[in-house]
Amino acid sequence: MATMLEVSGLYHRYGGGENAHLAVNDLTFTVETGQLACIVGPSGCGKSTMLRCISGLIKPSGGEVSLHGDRVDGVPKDLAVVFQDYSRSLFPWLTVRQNVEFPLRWHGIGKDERRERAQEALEWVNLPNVANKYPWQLSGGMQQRVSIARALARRPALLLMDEPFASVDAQTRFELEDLLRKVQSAHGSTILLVTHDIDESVYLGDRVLVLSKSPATIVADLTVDLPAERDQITTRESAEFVSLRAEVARLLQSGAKTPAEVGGS
Ligand SMILES: Nc1ncnc2c1ncn2[C@@H]1O[C@H](COP(=O)(O)OP(=O)(O)OP(=O)(O)O)[C@@H](O)[C@H]1O
Repeated sequence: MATMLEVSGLYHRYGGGENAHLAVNDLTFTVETGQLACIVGPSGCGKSTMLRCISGLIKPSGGEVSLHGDRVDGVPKDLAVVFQDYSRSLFPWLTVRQNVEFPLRWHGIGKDERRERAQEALEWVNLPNVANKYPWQLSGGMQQRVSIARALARRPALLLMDEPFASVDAQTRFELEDLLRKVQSAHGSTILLVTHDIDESVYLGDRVLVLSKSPATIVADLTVDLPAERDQITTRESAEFVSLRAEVARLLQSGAKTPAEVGGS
């Protein structure tokens, strides 16, 4: 498998002098093409900072990020991001179709192709009949599916997802998780998804990277050896799932301590 994303020695410090705050520290990992990698870490550990550095939204204080071998320096054209808060990421005055087409227009894609790609992406997320509605006419789960369609319509080399299902109810969350795995396997998408939910990281991921508390550093990189076809009831009941979930929980608990705390305990 070819490497899609390479993160090497990444660190980022906000501010300077006495007010400096080290948010991520020496992150090194890769994501292979076609992989769905989950990153799980405690609240405030630096997950969003890491994603901002990977997406080129902020310049890291040090280290390197490469996408298919090209060093990231600014937001790459073939990278898309889905955020947690769908209500703030969709434009309420544009229809669903116009929202999905918006970034394509910005990237100079012609009208016919924009229309075709938007319709196709809406079909991928099981929303073929809402193109002319406005986001506020849809449920929260449907709005998040529109955000996912908008990202997929770009046909990104890498899709970054920042806690994408944290703002929907439990049942919708399960539906969206299954939809994401289905779309990812049908289209071979490469996805890096950040979550603070241990169960979600194991259920969704081909791999789970576990972060320490702030400043974030990687404490483990686990392969999820579950069948590709997953089911919200039987997979979550399986011995493999239960054992992996416990391992991630243990790692988060021990890795969530700073070296000073470990030494002092
Ligand atoms: N622009 C900023 N300036 C200064 N400090 C910041 C800035 N953004 C984040 N931080 C600090 O960096 C640390 C990591 O924040 P970040 O938002 O990356 O963590 P997170 O793991 O995504 O948090 P959460 O789980 O709550 O979403 C926090 O202590 C935060 O206060």
